[in-house]
Amino acid sequence: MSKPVTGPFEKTPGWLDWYTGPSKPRFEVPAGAVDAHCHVFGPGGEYPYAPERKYTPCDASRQQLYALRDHLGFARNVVVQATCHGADNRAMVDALVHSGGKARGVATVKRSVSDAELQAMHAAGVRGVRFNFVKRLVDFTPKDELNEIAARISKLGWHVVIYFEAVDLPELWDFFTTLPTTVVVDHMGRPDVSKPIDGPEFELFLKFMREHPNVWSKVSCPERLSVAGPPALNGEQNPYKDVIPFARRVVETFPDRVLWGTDWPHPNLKGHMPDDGLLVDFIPHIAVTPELQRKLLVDNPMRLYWPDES
Ligand SMILES: O=C(O)c1cc(C(=O)O)oc(=O)c1
Repeated sequence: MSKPVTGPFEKTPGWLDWYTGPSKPRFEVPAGAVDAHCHVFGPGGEYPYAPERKYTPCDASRQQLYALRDHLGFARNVVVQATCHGADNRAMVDALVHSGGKARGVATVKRSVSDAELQAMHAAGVRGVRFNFVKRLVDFTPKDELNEIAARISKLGWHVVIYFEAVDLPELWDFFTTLPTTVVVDHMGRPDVSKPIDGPEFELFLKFMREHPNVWSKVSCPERLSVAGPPALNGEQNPYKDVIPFARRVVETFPDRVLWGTDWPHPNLKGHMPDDGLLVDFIPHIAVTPELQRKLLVDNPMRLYWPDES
């Protein structure tokens, strides 16, 4: 893969660039596997970062994303709008239209988006919108605006992706549980893995999924959630051990409603930048049978993003 570069923008101090030269995974993903959560950043010279952004990344282009896809053995991607681009979806849409049908997208929109713009995004491969409740990433969007957007995109058959921290689930519960679409949770709702897996916080998340069959979860980002490590670097085959029981519980309880993604290029990591090949090697620790792996990596994402082909 080519090296990360920065365009006309100055990166946030301490920014960690994505890892160049990822290892070849030892775990061979099943044929047709989908990386169902990844991003593109810019390039900033072509697709400027949004004025309201909370961080400025290094560039991460569609070419670099698709080179990683091929290297890791994946067949397709779901490109999720990154908050550094706000509601300007051009970089993400550009990635979709240059994917040869191998990428779908999740956009961020405002209530001012027109029906024609939604239709154009649909034609490009967008199948969802992202609602973000992580305070360090976005400013608050009023719930009535989000409800209006959800009602509009539901008519296109799209879903809503939600990103929030575990401690905020109680206060967001009523809003989430009345959304009219399939709802996909980013990164397992960010559990605090230093708390007990059978404690009230993670139990509430499991209840959220149990009581609402329209709720799905990405079992991604062990590198963000892990407190104990060790990091996925230098050939480490047993990284992020503290995340495994949480992700395994979700995969085994809801095998037909889980997705997995690299989260490349891993915005806002602080301690280390993982080797993406080793992140792929993490998968068999959380989906321990070939059947669970096939559901997680192929059947579920295909059903959600390419229903005509699944
Ligand atoms: O935790 C994060 O910082 C993060 C940020 C973004 C984004 O900026 O869109 O996306 C993610 O999936 C995770």
